[in-house]
Amino acid sequence: MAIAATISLSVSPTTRHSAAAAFNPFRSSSSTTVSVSFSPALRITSLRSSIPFRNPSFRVSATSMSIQAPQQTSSTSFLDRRESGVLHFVKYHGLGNDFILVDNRGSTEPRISPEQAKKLCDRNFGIGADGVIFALPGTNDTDYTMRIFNSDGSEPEMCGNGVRCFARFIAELENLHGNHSFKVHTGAGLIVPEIQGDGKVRVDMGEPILKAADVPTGLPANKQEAVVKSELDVDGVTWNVTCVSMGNPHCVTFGGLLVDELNLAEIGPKFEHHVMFPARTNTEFVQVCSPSHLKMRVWERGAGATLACGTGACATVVAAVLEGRAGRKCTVDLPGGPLEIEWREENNHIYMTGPAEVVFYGSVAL
Ligand SMILES: N[C@H](CCC[C@H](N)C(=O)O)C(=O)O
Repeated sequence: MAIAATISLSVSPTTRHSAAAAFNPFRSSSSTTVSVSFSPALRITSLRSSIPFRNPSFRVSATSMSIQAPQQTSSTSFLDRRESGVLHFVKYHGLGNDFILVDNRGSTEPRISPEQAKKLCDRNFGIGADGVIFALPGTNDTDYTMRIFNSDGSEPEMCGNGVRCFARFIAELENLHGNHSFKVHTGAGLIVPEIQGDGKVRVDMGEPILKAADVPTGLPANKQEAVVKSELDVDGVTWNVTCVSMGNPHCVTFGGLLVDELNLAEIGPKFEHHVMFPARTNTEFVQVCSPSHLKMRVWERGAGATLACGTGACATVVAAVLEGRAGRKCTVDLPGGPLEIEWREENNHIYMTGPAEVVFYGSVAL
């Protein structure tokens, strides 16, 4: 697979906007030629020069970058192109939970398969990401449909950090500025992200699902229909867990942890593949700092240890309230940064607010 030059812009904050604007192919009505000076071993003269990835040890180390303003060379913008066998994408991240975003508005089926997504997500032999997200046409009176493939190729129902990136991606595609909200059809039902004036995205994540069979979990309900602070034996160790679905399954445990000391790679898969979770599960390990401040690390179903999990942060606040450990409005600190979560009593909806940022624009031969 040959990947065209994809360049991560590490520009200083003062030049970030001008660099992004100058560099952003959406806005330029033409392809963008970027002259980038790298270490002597390599010089890329065009965004579109392909670099054979025969040698996976290939590395691009930018020593300095000068970005020229886009030159008028054609009438189509970067993502309008539809060369067969080439995928144009935008890499986004939400607190370091990163995704390849694909403009799929032209068809109702994803343009790439789960197997291709798995290869593209590989951080050594592909672009590198926690998942691939598709912007598809809306259905049932929604503006758009969002689908996502995890980095292992599995398809989850929903992604919280991903839907914030999705909203920013749509705004770029449609060249929208300022506040905008979208009705998005997902595997978790209707989700409504709203881009705010400061660029952050506030998302109505809908209602949590607590009925054990709908999470789904085989653990017996012990608080009305929900599983709250229930014992789970994991490899001979007993954990107390609360199970919540945000469209995708979550197993939340507080167990008096110092989360930074956990060996996620060792314990995470044992929860993910536990027999009590027939659809596997995401697992959140949580430390209570105060009734409005939680610290969480996550092992994600189909993606492993990620720097942040939006649905997981929502599930964590619901579990904290059900266990009497926190209030309905919390800051959830994740390794990648904080999310603001509110579980509103009046409508039972959960609201998540956080950032979503472009990392780079790229093209890949499929
Ligand atoms: N791996 C998750 C989907 C992505 C969730 C996470 N990245 C988020 O921000 O909500 C699952 O299989 O349910």
